[in-house]
Amino acid sequence: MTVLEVNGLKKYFGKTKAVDGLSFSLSEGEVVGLLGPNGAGKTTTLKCIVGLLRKAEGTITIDGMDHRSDVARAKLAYIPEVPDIYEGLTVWDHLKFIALAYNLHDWEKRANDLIHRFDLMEKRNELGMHLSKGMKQKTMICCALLHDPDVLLFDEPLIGLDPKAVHELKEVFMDLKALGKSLLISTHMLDTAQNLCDRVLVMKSGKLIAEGTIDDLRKRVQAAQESTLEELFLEITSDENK
Ligand SMILES: Nc1ncnc2c1ncn2[C@@H]1O[C@H](COP(=O)(O)OP(=O)(O)OP(=O)(O)O)[C@@H](O)[C@H]1O
Repeated sequence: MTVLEVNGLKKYFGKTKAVDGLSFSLSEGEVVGLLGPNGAGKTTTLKCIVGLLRKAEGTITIDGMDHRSDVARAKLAYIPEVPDIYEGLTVWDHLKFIALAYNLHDWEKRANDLIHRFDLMEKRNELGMHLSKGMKQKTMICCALLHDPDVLLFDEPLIGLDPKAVHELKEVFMDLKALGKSLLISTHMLDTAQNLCDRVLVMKSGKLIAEGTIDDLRKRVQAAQESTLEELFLEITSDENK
């Protein structure tokens, strides 16, 4: 079942066509990698979906509802590349803030479980300004998971995390998938994407230039069966291959 549908999305910054007529969909329980060279339009796409940027054209629906509706927003979570932490709030305060914002009840156990899972128990009462980048990132992820969203948008989630946290996050991705959640993960880490994602979307200059499973991409560029996602990506995004 389709949970996220993006149709003809356009977003311009002055003359820059950051996203230029993008269409794709995401099904329940699917993990999809959003790939593309620097400036391809990945972050802009994620920000348009979550409503942080106003789109110029196109439609975006969550479970058939406009993405800006309250019901749709409650089903969405966005984890930005740069942790958007409040310096004067503790880790626990951040979770409390989210619980208030989403009007959650009996959230404390879930919050504690998340903090425990991401090794933040010791830092539970530490102020945002005293957290390392990885701890800030992990706090943001706990906040994003607290309201139990169905569609999760991750922007470069594995950058700045230590190997244990990366391992933990990959397990969380798999747990979320098993629970039927849909994940759209923007990443430059192609080996991880190859292992983690059911399917990838490849963007370049605001457009979708390839889409499918790794086997689909191999067929598309007539590559060898053992070719890696990195090799396919380089081939697909090379200027000669327009
Ligand atoms: N706020 C902004 N104002 C003006 N131009 C912007 C703004 N945000 C993004 N852009 C431009 O839009 C295009 C797409 O940027 P975007 O950040 O979406 O790319 P990206 O694929 O996420 O890149 P990266 O892999 O480097 O993070 C780029 O040309 C960028 O310079």
